[in-house]
Amino acid sequence: MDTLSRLEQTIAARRDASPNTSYVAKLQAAGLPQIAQKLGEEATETVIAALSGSREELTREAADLLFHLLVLLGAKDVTLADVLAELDRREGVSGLDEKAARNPQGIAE
Ligand SMILES: N=c1c2ncn([C@@H]3O[C@H](COP(=O)(O)OP(=O)(O)OP(=O)(O)O)[C@@H](O)[C@H]3O)c2ncn1[C@@H]1O[C@H](COP(=O)(O)O)[C@@H](O)[C@H]1O
Repeated sequence: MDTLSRLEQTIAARRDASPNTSYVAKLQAAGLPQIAQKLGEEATETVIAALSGSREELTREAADLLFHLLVLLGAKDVTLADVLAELDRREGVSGLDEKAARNPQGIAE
């Protein structure tokens, strides 16, 4: 099993643990808005690391971001397999072509 799949299982197993002994359980107990806010913070920290941090800092922030994304997805009952299936569905479709099909007149969004 790959790392993200193992992490998804670990998060699912920890969700109902005690918030005193589990960070995942602490986030879950805090509720969806708090989980979403944390994900937003981690996204911002990743952007800052990309723009002004070292390669190592970006790697750490990206790991935090992926971890918190999995916590959020789990809290919403969306699985990693769901997300990967969506990416598979998009495979080979250029983002530019997809956008043009959505907006054939090229109207600025
Ligand atoms: N991969 C992670 C992981 N990555 C990051 N984090 C935590 O995410 C938090 C990141 O928040 P910040 O960087 O903002 O640090 P902070 O200021 O301490 O956080 P806050 O107090 O603001 O919430 C830190 O507490 C990190 O330790 C993680 N916590 C847990 N995991 C995985 O989840 C598993 C279960 O963890 P528990 O639920 O704690 O048992 C672990 O075995 C790991 O595999």
